[in-house]
Amino acid sequence: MTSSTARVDLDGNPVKPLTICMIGAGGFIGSHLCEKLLSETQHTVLAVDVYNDKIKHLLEPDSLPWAGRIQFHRINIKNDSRLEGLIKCSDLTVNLAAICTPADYNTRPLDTIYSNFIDALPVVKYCSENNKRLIHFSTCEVYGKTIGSFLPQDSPLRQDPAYYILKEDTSPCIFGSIEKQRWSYACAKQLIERLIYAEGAENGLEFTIVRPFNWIGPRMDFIPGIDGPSEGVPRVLACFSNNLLRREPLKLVDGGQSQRTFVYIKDAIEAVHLMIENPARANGHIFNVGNPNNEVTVRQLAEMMTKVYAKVSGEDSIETPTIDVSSKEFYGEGYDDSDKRIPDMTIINKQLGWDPKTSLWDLLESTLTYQHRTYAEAVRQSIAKPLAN
Ligand SMILES: NC(=O)c1ccc[n+]([C@@H]2O[C@H](COP(=O)([O-])OP(=O)(O)OC[C@H]3O[C@@H](n4cnc5c(N)ncnc54)[C@H](O)[C@@H]3O)[C@@H](O)[C@H]2O)c1
Ligand SMILES: O=C(O)[C@H]1O[C@H](OP(=O)(O)OP(=O)(O)OC[C@H]2O[C@@H](n3ccc(=O)[nH]c3=O)[C@H](O)[C@@H]2O)[C@H](O)[C@@H](O)[C@@H]1O
Repeated sequence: MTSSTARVDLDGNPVKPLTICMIGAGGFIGSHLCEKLLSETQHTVLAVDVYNDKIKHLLEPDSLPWAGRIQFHRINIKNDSRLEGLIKCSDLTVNLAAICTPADYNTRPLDTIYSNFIDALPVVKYCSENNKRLIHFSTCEVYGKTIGSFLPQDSPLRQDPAYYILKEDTSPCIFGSIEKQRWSYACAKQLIERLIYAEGAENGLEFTIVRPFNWIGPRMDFIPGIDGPSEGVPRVLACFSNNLLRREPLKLVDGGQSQRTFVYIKDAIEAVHLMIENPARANGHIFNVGNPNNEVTVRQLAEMMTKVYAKVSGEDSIETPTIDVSSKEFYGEGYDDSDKRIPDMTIINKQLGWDPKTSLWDLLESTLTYQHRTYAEAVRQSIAKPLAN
């Protein structure tokens, strides 16, 4: 549905239609952001990516109501001179492009650092030189480990929020040693944040930095052997979905004790939409975007996903639903983990009045319904194939 009424920002001013250069538009977050902008606004999207499978439904057929408002540009931003032209003719650039799966951080650290720092440099430069606004996607991983994780196990201070809540303007960034290559991603993201901040301070770049906290939902990553490599290791939602679809135990890395807060992609996209349409409130800020109410250990996530999947698929769960696996076996040498991630919401609340709405159970129910509908038959066929041969 395309809105016909004039849009206004949070201060009651009309929102003029924008041209948005969205880099990484073909990924998980990009596909949801494109959907939102095309169906609910009059903005135009110049979608840049090397893939477009996740936005094909928005590009074809030509008769779609927003057909004139999206163009796909198959560009690798590492080496394509067309990028500057696209940024120049846009009002705003949203940069989502990155390698962002933990299995890559310690096994492909060079690609990870190049992707998250070096490849983002021209984007920042072109925005700064051409006086264009930039919304750059960083990560909650820049916080690294909590201060509380360094206290003795039995210290009462571990219960004090001052030792674990992550605040944009006061929390330090605490990474492991250099041989813990897990932190290559977080460190590269931190340095590009600092560079963007410096461009703002020294050259007046108008920027917003987004720190997503485990956004999950349909179209996240891939199911190994179905729409991604058989040996690939996606992020936890897709790993656990794959195990459930194949009726295998869910693998708990180092006992599944790490804690995460998960936010529904559709809630999180509302926050990005507010940033896009409220530059006066969003410029110069770094925003945590997460759901502090949806905290679980990875073990609890596995248990909840097992229950929800049984409900939506109508299949009983298997006898041994989880198994423990060491991080070295699962990810290889150099893996390390964030212990706990609860976002402080003060800044985004004050600037944009945004709050997440969807509970973990509800977001898993809609996401696993999608996973079951999209993949169950393909997985069944792929399992049956070797037997038929
Ligand atoms: N999903 C989350 O919860 C989450 C959390 C923290 C940070 N982030 C950040 O948000 C951004 C998007 O994440 P996502 O989950 O949508 O990941 P994704 O992997 O689904 O999307 C990234 C997209 O960027 C594209 N891309 C990568 N390198 C490119 C290049 N050189 N040229 C052109 N396109 C390129 C990829 O093809 C992919 O489609 C990333 O910067 C990531 O670090 C995401
Ligand atoms: O989503 C985010 O906010 C950020 O965090 C993610 O990092 P992480 O949460 O560690 O990645 P996941 O793959 O989703 O893993 C979550 C936890 O589950 C565990 N895990 C993962 C997969 C699995 O099969 N089993 C398992 O126990 C991991 O060890 C980790 O403790 C990724 O780095 C990025 O996408 C992003 O920057």
